[in-house]
Amino acid sequence: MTQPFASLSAFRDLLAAPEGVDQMALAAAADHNGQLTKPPGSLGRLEDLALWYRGWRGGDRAEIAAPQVIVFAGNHGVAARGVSAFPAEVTGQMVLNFQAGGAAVNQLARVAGASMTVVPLDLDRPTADFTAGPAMTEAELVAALAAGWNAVDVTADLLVVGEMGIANTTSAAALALALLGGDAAEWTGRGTGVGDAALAVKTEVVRAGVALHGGQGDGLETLRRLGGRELAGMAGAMARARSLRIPVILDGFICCAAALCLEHTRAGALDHAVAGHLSAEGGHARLLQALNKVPLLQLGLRLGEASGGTLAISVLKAALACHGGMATFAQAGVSDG
Ligand SMILES: O=C(O)c1ccc[n+]([C@@H]2O[C@H](COP(=O)([O-])O)[C@@H](O)[C@H]2O)c1
Ligand SMILES: Cc1cc2nc[nH]c2cc1C
Repeated sequence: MTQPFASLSAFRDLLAAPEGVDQMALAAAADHNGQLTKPPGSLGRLEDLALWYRGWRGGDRAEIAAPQVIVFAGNHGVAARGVSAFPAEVTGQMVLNFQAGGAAVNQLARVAGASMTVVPLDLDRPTADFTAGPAMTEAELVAALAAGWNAVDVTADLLVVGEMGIANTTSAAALALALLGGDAAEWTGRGTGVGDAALAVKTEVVRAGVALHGGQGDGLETLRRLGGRELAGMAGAMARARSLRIPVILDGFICCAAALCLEHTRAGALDHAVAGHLSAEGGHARLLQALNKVPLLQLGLRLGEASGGTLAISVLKAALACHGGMATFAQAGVSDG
């Protein structure tokens, strides 16, 4: 596999690349949308989604035929602090489950007609406990970002990124607190389902981590200090998708914390992404507000593993099916308003 960037500063330079919405494609899509057999605006957000998708894809590409779901997995040093309801070995065990097709996301990907890629990242080498020092070295962060960058299928026409990592809601809460401020308790939720005593410990771990690492650099430096390999993998994949003009659907709390690190490094780095769903994890709604994203679905999910984002593929497919398949007023002989 090629090494796409050799340092964090080289990755930062890639984030600054000028890819943006294809204004010609967007204008053509808006014009076409205005001619379809429906009262203007009556398909609500489906219309916005179709225009956004066509603008990002460019040209006249208006179909979703090859969505890709990538699940990144990583292990966390802070898991040893008792911040999760499950033991750390579940991360690797779930990777085997994803590979065997037995997880929820496998079923959801099949329903959505999406391919699935599973990327375990150094599971035998958890990140360092961030209350004692940075979670990752620069070389470790760069390797995880590169694994994410390289995992994107260049022929995909839509990407969903998600994760598996015991204790990673602790990491995500710390990232949100460090980058957005507030109190540790506002960002710290129950994750896999911790009780009150473990929630109190978890909140203190988040507070201590941010006391040590907060305000020490941009989103990527904060990701190195408080994040994890699977969060970095998701960030690398999101950045690669942008460079390939592949629109992205975000998943839950951890996925959005990774997105936040990119956005705080480079404003606009997430313009090619929509929020798939609102997770039941406390803090996700505020995180989405900070990213200026309105979720497509709200079904009470708090699973992660790209599940909510994968469900939302069908919404986007439906938006493009209407946009591409509906007759115009002229074609159908329907009187225009
Ligand atoms: O996506 C979410 O919003 C989400 C919310 C709560 C938990 N999770 C999943 O649960 C794991 C992290 O929970 P925890 O309690 O171990 O920090 C990790 O594998 C995530 O995929 C995911
Ligand atoms: C069983 C299990 C499955 C998961 N999928 C994503 N995160 C998870 C966490 C646990 C504990």
